[in-house]
Amino acid sequence: MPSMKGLGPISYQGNAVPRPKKAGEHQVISLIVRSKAADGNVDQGIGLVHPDSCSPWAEGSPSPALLHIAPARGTDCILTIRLDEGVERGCILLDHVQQHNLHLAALEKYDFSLFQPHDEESFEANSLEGEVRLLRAKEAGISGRVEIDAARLRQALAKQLFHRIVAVNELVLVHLDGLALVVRMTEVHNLDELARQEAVSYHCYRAMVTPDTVIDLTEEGQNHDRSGSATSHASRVGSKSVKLINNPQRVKADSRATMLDVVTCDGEVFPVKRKLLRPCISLTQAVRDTQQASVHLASVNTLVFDRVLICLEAEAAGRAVPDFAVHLLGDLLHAAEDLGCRSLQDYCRAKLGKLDLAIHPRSFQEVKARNAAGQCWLTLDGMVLDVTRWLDEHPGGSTIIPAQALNLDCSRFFEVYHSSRESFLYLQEFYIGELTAADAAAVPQPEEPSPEFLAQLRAYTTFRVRVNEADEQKVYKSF
Ligand code: HEM
Repeated sequence: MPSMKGLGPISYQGNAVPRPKKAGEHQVISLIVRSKAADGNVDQGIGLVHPDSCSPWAEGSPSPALLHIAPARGTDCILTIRLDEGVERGCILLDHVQQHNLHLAALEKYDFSLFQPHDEESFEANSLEGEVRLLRAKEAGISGRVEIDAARLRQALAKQLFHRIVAVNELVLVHLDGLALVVRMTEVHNLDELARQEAVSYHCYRAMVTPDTVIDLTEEGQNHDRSGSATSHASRVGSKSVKLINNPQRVKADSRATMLDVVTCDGEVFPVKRKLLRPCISLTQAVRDTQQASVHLASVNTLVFDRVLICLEAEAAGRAVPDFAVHLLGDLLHAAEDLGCRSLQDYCRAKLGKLDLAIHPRSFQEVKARNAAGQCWLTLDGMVLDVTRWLDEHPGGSTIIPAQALNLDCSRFFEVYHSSRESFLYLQEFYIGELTAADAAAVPQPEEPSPEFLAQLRAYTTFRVRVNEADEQKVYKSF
């Protein structure tokens, strides 16, 4: 499985190639946009610039013939340019589709800089998905649907896009058999489908096309975007201009197994990786039940859930949670409480100066007292776990734990009842401290767990805190 490190707005996973720093890479150059005449597929989608106008970029580049540049602001699309002595100095020739993609107007002057992917960014496109329509069908006097050979269109696209960086929603104009076709990129992936499903957090919105990039095509209006809704204009008006033939569709994995639609209280739907939601213990059943397609949040709205997701993704990727402004933390804390996400609660409380450290040494006497008072505290190999609020979500049911596992060391139960090691993944959420050494030794243990289980448990629970003698004294005093 690829490394999970460094996940950002683009997935930085995979086979990133370290890049040498290039001269002139931060150099901003102002160029006037001029419209390029349509010229069939020759240089389609490629900008032209006089070599003298961009010499600082070309000097440092390993292949100055084709450069990737980006307007200083306002677009995800990256422009590929070729140096051409025929272009007026200080100008850049762009076709209309490029001007549209880059939000640039002819005769205006814009700042451009050489595009640099992040050092750790895997930039090769594994696959692209695009929806096809006919350009200006009415003007061309074409009514009804035109049959297009998808295999040949894929070939033409692969050739035209080779070594270009394409972005989601970018339009690509392709000429085929005298027809002008527009392909809108609906998905761009730098990981294969399996790796995407494995990844807890994955976003990719642009990547470079290579000879290995798989291109899938659909007729406009057939395609569904990531949220599951058809978005194109044609789908709304119900018109289709092309019929793709010779276009076998790849069978896609059922995303229900990996994704859960989270519906916020204001009705927004967030398709979220089930794995990412695992720390939200109030959602355990919904997350584990792959037949359940959606879960509704009664009191978390879109804006707050958006922040929750940012935090969950940061946590999953081992990155620091962003520094949210203090006025946002109250809502975030309520959401974290509703979702049962302990790490996020701790984060908010720490920021609000309210951190009441839940994790500290515990006596067995306290465990028994809590259980007598109706709570559900477990002891597992010396750890104390508070599962009170989670009982209804426990996949093994809400009754077995209070009936069998209280006031004893439940290691053996834990071992025999859990066939997988999935249960380990939840432990940190419930962990509230360690029994003192003396108490741990004195806890009744109906049956000993196997040494293999204990070794696995201890290897997994690296979050455990050590209790020293001074702490042990505190336990008895404080309780
Ligand atoms: C913090 C404590 C616990 C956690 C996090 C936990 C978690 C889980 C999970 C994730 C499953 C479903 C997956 C699997 O089989 O591994 C499960 C199933 C189950 N758990 Fe637990 N569990 C805990 C404590 C216990 C205890 C103490 C008992 C028994 C006294 C128990 C009894 C069961 C049973 C009977 C099942 C159903 C097994 C099956 O259907 O094959 N669990 N638990």
